[in-house]
Amino acid sequence: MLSQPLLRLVSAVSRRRMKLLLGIALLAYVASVWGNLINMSVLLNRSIQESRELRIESRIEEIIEPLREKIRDLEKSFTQKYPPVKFLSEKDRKRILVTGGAGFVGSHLTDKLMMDGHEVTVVDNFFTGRKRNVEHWIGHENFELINHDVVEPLYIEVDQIYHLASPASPPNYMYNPIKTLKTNTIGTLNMLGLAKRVGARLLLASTSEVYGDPEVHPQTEDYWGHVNPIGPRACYDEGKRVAETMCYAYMKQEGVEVRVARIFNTFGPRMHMNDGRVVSNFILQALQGEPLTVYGSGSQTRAFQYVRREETSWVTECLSASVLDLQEQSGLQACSQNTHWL
Ligand SMILES: O=c1ccn([C@@H]2O[C@H](COP(=O)(O)OP(=O)(O)O[C@H]3OC[C@@H](O)[C@H](O)[C@H]3O)[C@@H](O)[C@H]2O)c(=O)[nH]1
Repeated sequence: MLSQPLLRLVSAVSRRRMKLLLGIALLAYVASVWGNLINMSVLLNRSIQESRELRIESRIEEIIEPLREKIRDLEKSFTQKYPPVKFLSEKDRKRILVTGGAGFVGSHLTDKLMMDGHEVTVVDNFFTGRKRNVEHWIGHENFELINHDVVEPLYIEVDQIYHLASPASPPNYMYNPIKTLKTNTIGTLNMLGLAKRVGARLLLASTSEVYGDPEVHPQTEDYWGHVNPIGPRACYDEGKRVAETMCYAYMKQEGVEVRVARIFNTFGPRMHMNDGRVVSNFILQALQGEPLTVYGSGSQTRAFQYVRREETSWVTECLSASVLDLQEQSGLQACSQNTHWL
């Protein structure tokens, strides 16, 4: 039998323990509720973040999709941007250098060579040439454009050289006669040196001006010309004459394969508006409703060659007319062709 005081002590202790236990249970409950609350808030935060990320991602998708579409369109247009180019086998494909290839005549030749499937390197110092004339080839795997003056040597490997670099219109070549002389003499020497080193065939774009003020009409190739060596046009006339001489000297002495084309007065698309030659002058004056200016008596004659860009063959057409004919008629009479190409 437990005594009364012992019983009171026991019940007092168990009450305290009960309170303690209750306290602990309460604390545990609060802690678990708190933990759950934290967990829930973490989960809530995570899901809010995830849904925000999803919204951002779908927004990004919405923005990017039209851009992707545009890129696809651009890629399509890039693959279609070049004029059609033939496929040539390794054996038939030539590496061709065109000096003055960004000029009026050179750029049409470049078009022809590119469309035929060759690898073309255009060298131009952009004195009268323009990037715009060849920009439709920029980026093409067969095409390269080099800003270079032929008066400086050029070290490349090619199979053929078309040497057209020189101003051709009288106001342009008279603008700096010494530079015109250097281009046609040193420039041609450099190109012939290159042709010799790499074993390339070279075509010189010469001019009807090698005949000077001719006493024979029309001029045949065996006519030697009538040139004033100190006249206003001498820098060009004599420059081209010595360029021809150099070609044949390299052929005889070094075995370089050369061709010379004496091109007559050219006109056509890509000609400079302010070229200064008679056809562009007349067209410009006609478009502005101004009278056409005929120098001298107007009885002088010229053989005109139209250089065109279209079709598969690069063609020069030869037409003849007096300056007065040009002024008075819209049609030109046909004459004999005077050029020989590679
Ligand atoms: O506005 C003009 C321009 C020119 N002319 C005359 O028209 C004739 C042709 O003159 P251009 O200025 O067109 O040029 P040219 O024929 O003298 O030489 C040109 O053509 C031959 C090419 O080989 C040369 O590279 C180029 O210089 C000249 O008799 C000239 O006096 C005019 O009557 N009016």
